[in-house]
Amino acid sequence: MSHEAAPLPAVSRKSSPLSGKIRVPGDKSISHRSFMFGGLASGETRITGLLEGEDVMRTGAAMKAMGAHIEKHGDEWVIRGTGNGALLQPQEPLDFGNAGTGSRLTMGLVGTYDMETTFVGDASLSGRPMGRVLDPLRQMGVQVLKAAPGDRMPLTLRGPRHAAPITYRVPMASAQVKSAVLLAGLNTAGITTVIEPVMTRDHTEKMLQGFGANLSVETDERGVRHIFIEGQGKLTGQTIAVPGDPSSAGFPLVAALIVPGSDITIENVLMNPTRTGLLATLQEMGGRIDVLNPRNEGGEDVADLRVRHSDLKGVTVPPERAPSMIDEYPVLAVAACFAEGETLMLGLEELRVKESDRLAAVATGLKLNGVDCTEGEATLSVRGVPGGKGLGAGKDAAVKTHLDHRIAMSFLVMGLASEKPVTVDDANMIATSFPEFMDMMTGLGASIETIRAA
Ligand SMILES: O=C(O)C1=C[C@@H](OP(=O)(O)O)[C@@H](O)[C@H](O)C1
Ligand SMILES: C=C(OP(=O)(O)O)C(=O)O
Repeated sequence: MSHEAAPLPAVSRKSSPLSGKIRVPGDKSISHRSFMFGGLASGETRITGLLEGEDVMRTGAAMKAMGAHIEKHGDEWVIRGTGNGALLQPQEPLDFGNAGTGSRLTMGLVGTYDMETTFVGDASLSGRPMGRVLDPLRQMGVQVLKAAPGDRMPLTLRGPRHAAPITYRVPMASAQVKSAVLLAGLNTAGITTVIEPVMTRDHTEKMLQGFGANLSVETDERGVRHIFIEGQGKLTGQTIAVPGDPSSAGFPLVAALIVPGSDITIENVLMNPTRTGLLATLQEMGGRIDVLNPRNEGGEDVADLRVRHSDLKGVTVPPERAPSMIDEYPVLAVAACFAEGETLMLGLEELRVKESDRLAAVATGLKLNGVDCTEGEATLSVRGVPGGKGLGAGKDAAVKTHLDHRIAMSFLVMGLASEKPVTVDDANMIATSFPEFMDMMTGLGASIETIRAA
C-alpha cells in the first residue's frame, strides 16, 4: 500500500534567532473540501493557495476516479465537477494514504450513491476508527460490505437505491463525523439534520453554503447547533482562495516563541474562531504574538502574525477549548517545555485516535528528551524548563513518530531551543500536510536537517 518509503530520520539543534516573513501552505481542511465540493459541483471551480500535501492530493485523485476533471494551470487548480448526484463508481479502491479527513468525508460523500466503493490507506489510517462515520451511514441505509475488525479500513461501502434522511447527534467532538453525515445528506432526498453539542470547525457548513447548498444552522438556548441540509439540490462551481493553515503556522509560531531573539511574521493565516485555540493559549502563556492587518477574504477571517521570543508561563487549558486546537496539542506541549511552571491540558480524549495515539506519543517523546510530564487518560501536564537546560536526547535517541506528521514537526521544533539535539525517527510524513516545512524553517534560520543513510 502507500508510504513504504524508507524511514528518513531528522535532527534539530539549538538555533540562533529566527527571523523573516513566511506564508505557510493553504489550510488542509479547506483544501480537502475545495477538491470535494468542486468535484461535485456543476461548472468550474478555481482554487488558489491549495495545500499540495499528500493528504489533499489523494482526495483530488479520489474525485478524479469518480469522474471529476482536475488540472493545474499555473498557480491555479481548475476543476470541472460531475454535478451533484452524478459521481461515478470508481474502478479501483480509493487509496487515502494517511488522511483521516479525506477518507471519512469521502465515505459520507459517496455512501448514499447506488454504487460500491472501497477505501484503503496506510498502516496509520488502517488503525483508526471508522465506526464513528459508518454508524450514521448505516442508519441512512448504507451497507458496509467488508471492513477490517472494529470497523477499520480496508472497507467497502454499498449505497442504497434510496437513502433515508436522519437526525444525528454527533457523539464526540468531530468535524469529520459532522461533515460525513452532512455530505451523505447531500445525495439524500429530504432534510438530514446534524446536532452538534460541541462546536467544531465549520468549514463544511460555510463552504457548502458558498457552493449553493440549501444548508442552515440554528443554535439553541443551550448553545447546541442544529444543522439542516436539504438533499439533491444543485451545487455550483466557485472561486476559492485558500488561506494559510493555522495548524501548520503553529510550528514556526512556537519555534519563534522559544528560540531567544527571534522575530518572525507569518502572513495570511486563517483566523476562523473554530481554529484559534492555540493562538489564545500561547497569548495567555505570555507569548508576544501581534495579530496584524485582520481582514476578511472569501468569507474567512485572516491576519498576519508577528511573533517574538517570549518568556512563557504555564497555564491550564480548559477542555472546552480542545476542538479549536485539536491538532495543535503536540506543538503546545513543546511550548510548555520552555515555560515557567506547569501547563495542564484537559479534555484530550480525541488525541488518542489521530494518526498516532498523540497523547502517548507526545508523553513518551518528551520523557525521552528529559521533560518532566504526566500522561493521564485524557490529560497531559508538562513542567517546563525555561532556557531548555538539560533538554534533548542527542542524535542517537530518536523520538518514535508512528507515521504522524505532527509528532515529527513538533519534536523538530523542540530541538531548536533544547540544550542537546532532538532527533525523530522519520520525517517522511511531514509531506502529508506541510511539504515545505524543512525549507521554510531553515529559511528562518532554524538548524534542522534530515539524516540520510550513509
Ligand atoms: O474536518 C477536518 O478537516 C478535520 C477535523 C479534525 O478531526 P476530527 O473530526 O477527528 O476531530 C482534525 O483533527 C483534522 O485534522 C481535520
Ligand atoms: C488529525 C489530522 O488529520 P487527519 O485526521 O485528516 O488524518 C491532522 O492533520 O493532525
